[in-house]
Amino acid sequence: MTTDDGTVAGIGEFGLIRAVTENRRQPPSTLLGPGDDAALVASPDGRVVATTDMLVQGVHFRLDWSTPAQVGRKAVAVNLTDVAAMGAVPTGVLVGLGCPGETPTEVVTGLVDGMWAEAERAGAGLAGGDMVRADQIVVSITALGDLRGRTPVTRAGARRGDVVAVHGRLGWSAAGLAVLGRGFRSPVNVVNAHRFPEPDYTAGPAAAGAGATAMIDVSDGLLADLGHVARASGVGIDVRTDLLDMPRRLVEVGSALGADPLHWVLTGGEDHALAATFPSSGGLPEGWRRIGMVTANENAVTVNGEPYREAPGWEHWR
Ligand SMILES: Nc1ncnc2c1ncn2[C@@H]1O[C@H](COP(=O)(O)OP(=O)(O)O)[C@@H](O)[C@H]1O
Ligand SMILES: Cc1ncc(C[n+]2csc(CCOP(=O)(O)OP(=O)(O)O)c2C)c(N)n1
Ligand SMILES: [Mg+2]
Ligand SMILES: [Mg+2]
Ligand SMILES: [Mg+2]
Repeated sequence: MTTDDGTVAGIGEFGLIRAVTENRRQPPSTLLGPGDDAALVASPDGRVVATTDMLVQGVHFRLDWSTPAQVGRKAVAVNLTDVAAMGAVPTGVLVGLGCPGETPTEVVTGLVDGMWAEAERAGAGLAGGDMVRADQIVVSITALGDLRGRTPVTRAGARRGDVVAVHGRLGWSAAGLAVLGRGFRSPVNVVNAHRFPEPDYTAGPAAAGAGATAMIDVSDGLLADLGHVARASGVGIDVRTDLLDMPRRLVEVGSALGADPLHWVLTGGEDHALAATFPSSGGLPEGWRRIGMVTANENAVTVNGEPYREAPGWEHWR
């Protein structure tokens, strides 16, 4: 729903991205980007996968819900899954940090400890950064990766007949957010899923090696992010709910809160699972589960063959 009233909220997050990216001529060194999970940039030394995502206090995290170290872990994880979603291996992380002067120093050192912990989990490190004064805590991460000579897996390669599959959890972070939003702090495994995802950074490169035709990380919501793949590839995607994992824990939390756990699985962001399409002729790599099919139903994402009636995921300013 676009109501172009001259404001950012009027055109929305994706209208705004279009407004700032269309009709820009990229130099030859921009091999890929913008428009995918990460860019691919050439240099005489080789190619670098590069991506950036910000976390803003009050929008992406609250320090009464998460520790600084948990926020730091999440900030790096959300970026490294964009690297993995191209089929690349993380190589380095740069950290931009803004905060008010009265911020306790240990909040900042806690954030950075969490960032280091997550970067190291992926085999990378914090190679640099920047610190500035700001009215609230803002974390801006740039992550770099290496394709090991492979072709990047973009959002644009899905073909009719491909299998749609995911790796990692769906719906848990949204359930945790709902729990925290109601003032609860348990079940702790659900709440922790919101505080920080624990992605397996080898799943993206493994999918690339197995011939994935398109890939994306699920940051905004499964249906919203599959929508990006469908539009970029000019195909349709049908998700089958009987193929989706519906953990007992999410069903329990859903009934306790009077919420629909399937809605969390279909539209909840921030789990940073990977979603990919694979040729139907081959098998799926380890840990990947089939959830649907690529169809000829151009640009449309459907659930059991029907349009989904609610918002497919998170959109800033909406
Ligand atoms: N200010 C910007 N300038 C150029 N490209 C942008 C800007 N903001 C977002 N993009 C690009 O738009 C695409 C979609 O962004 P986003 O939805 O945030 O991706 P992701 O969910 O993978 O982080 C990405 O390719 C990103 O690089
Ligand atoms: C305090 C708080 N309120 C709401 C949310 C929910 N939320 C914030 S951003 C987001 C989606 C992903 O964020 P975005 O900045 O769009 O990441 P990207 O798609 O660029 O990777 C969600 C579900 C949250 N994490 N914390
Ligand atoms: Mg992404
Ligand atoms: Mg982003
Ligand atoms: Mg992202």
